[in-house]
Amino acid sequence: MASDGYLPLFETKSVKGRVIYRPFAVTVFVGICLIWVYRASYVPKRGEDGRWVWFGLLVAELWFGLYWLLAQALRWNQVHRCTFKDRLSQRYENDLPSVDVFVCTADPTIEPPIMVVNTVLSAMAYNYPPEKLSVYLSDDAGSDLTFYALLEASEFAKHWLPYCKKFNVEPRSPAAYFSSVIADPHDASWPKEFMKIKRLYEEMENRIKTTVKLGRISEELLSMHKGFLKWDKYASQGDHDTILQILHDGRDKNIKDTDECGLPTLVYLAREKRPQYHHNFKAGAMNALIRVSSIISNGQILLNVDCDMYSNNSDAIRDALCFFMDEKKGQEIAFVQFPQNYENITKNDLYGNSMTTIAEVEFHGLDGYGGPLYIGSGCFHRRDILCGGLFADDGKSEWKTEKNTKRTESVHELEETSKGLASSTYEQKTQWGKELGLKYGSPVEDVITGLSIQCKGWKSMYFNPVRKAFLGVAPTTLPQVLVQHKRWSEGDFQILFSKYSPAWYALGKISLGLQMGYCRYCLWAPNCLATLYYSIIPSLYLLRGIPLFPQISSPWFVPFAYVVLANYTYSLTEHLLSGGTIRGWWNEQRIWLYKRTSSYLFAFIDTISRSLGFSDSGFVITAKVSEEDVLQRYKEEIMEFGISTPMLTVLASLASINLFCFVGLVKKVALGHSMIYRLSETMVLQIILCGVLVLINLPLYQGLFLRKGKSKIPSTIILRSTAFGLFACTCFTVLY
Ligand SMILES: O=c1ccn([C@@H]2O[C@H](COP(=O)(O)OP(=O)(O)O[C@H]3O[C@H](CO)[C@@H](O)[C@H](O)[C@H]3O)[C@@H](O)[C@H]2O)c(=O)[nH]1
Ligand SMILES: [Mn+2]
Repeated sequence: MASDGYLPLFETKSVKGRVIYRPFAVTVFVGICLIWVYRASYVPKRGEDGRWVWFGLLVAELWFGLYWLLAQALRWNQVHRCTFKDRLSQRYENDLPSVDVFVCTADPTIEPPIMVVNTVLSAMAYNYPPEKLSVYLSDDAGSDLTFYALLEASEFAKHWLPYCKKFNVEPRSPAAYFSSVIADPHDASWPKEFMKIKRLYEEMENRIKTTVKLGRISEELLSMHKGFLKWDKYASQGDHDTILQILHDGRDKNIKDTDECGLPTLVYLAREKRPQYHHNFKAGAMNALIRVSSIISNGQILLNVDCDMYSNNSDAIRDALCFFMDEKKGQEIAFVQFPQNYENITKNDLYGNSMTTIAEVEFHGLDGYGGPLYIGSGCFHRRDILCGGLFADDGKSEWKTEKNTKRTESVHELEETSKGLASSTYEQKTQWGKELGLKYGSPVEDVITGLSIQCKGWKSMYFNPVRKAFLGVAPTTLPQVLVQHKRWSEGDFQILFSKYSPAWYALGKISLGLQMGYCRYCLWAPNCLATLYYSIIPSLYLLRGIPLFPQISSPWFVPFAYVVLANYTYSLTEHLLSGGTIRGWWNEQRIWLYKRTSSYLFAFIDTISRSLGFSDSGFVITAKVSEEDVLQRYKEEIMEFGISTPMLTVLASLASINLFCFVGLVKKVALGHSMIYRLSETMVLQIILCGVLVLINLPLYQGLFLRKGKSKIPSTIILRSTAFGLFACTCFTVLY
């Protein structure tokens, strides 16, 4: 308790480990400096082997060192938050602000309607007064199948919400709940209701799945709901009028669940799409939602979730409010970001999908310097700020006085009034996408929007509760993971050159630590260069027998060994402390290498060619369903390759080069025993580097040479990459 008797709604604790971490980081930095010194002072003389690559190594090591420095900002000052929801209820239970939840979907095949409505249902079932809660589904596909599913869900909600309340159910996505719960047959009271609600759900699920399989709405259904009439003029996904339907009107006292309680407002929105107007992907959808909802419910707090990210904790709204409504600190907080967690993570997380270090360490570090990035799903915003509100130190937000002035129009009138706000021409000559709402032009609309808000002086909060607040679906194949990371790294890299660059625009506007943190992510893409260099050149030189690192008896060997050992020991510890496994850590190292040498490389190339005007970046939606056999391999943690992509070609080629270099080395050793001694004396670091690269690539070699079936690497890639590897190695040894 503070001295004035004030009890805060949330509390901040510094992470204890910092007393150990900080001196440790200093020693690593000394090691890095020594490496730089070594590189700069032992450049081979003119005419000596390896002079030019030496300069390359110097640049790569400078890059890695500086990039490492940026990572320190993410670890130096970590904080954890906890909330006091009981205090919130005591003080504000009758004055809670209204909350609008936005669920975004964009493709009924990649994002099945049954999954989407499960997310919607989980949001409707938040432990929050229904008259203050509204859920909007934005459907960028404008699909009548998704609409139909929502219609079904709106009826099912009348049973589901009271059930959740009565039994205090978690999670409140019915699909997740039914797959997690084991009914207790000894408890006479609840199995009956459980069986009943389960049956209702399964019937709904069946109807939705049947309709989706059919691919169209049957005549019978068409005649059942007038809403389908709105599809009469629908031409295609990219060419249709706004379709806006209020399925539950929160003001309507006649809409009640089976317990006679009111239901949250529920709205379906497919904004207008026309081929001649750019729709700006998710950012465009969000902005349409912000405007439309301002007429219908005008919630003061906005929550956005992706359609796969169901609510796993029905108290999350209240958690977020503890930040916004804290009397002392609340008024400077613009958004509260929760981590993005996934339901389908396997034990050793083959593709590093959970991004453990980012979620469990780095975002806590950002939080210590003014707040995490806005990363889309799982983020609560204050509406006024997203709509251009200015920061003022004394600007106390008066939650109580901002009571929603209830509108009096009929549902139909309300639909008609707000419909225009979602038209494809509405934003012309307005500030939407620039000063208002989410920013356009970036594949990571969220990050750039969050940064611009922080630059105005607002703070953000990272809240990472033990019970995960949101769970989504992580990609299950290597190509999908690589594409997703290409979008992210490309988007982040573009931000570096945008008007809101964290490197210069943000200077003096946000703290230095936060600036460095942003730069760490914005520089993902160019990381490919140094990494590619390091994973090719030393191996090729190993094949030639030219040492590029200090030999084992040299004192300069020590800083190299120390930095490598210290960094990897630390990262393993960090991973284990964050709940990972040793194999999980190893997998993370592999995916880290793959992302850097493929996703980031293509992101880098595309960003450059985009800035020269050659291409435009898009938004490839991440798949959220997989075929049965793919899923099975995912569960068994067998790497899935399958399709032929340029990124996979690059990875396979790199793996081939390293394999051939390693084989070459083994051959040399086998031929002459004296070699062993010489090599181990002069080239230990190169041998280790090449050996580790081969080890980490084992699943790739399996995919290349051993696996059969459609999950292996396609044969065109096998041919191309081995030919390329052989060619590179031969050229290098013969011609050089
Ligand atoms: O034109 C579009 C494209 C996408 N989406 C929706 O955007 C969400 C995110 O798309 P997804 O393919 O799942 O991308 P992820 O990489 O998983 O998403 C992360 O990264 C995005 C930025 O790249 C953020 O917007 C997301 O919130 C964040 O979860 C999904 O709900 C989509 O339906 C749209 O509404 N309209
Ligand atoms: Mn997603």
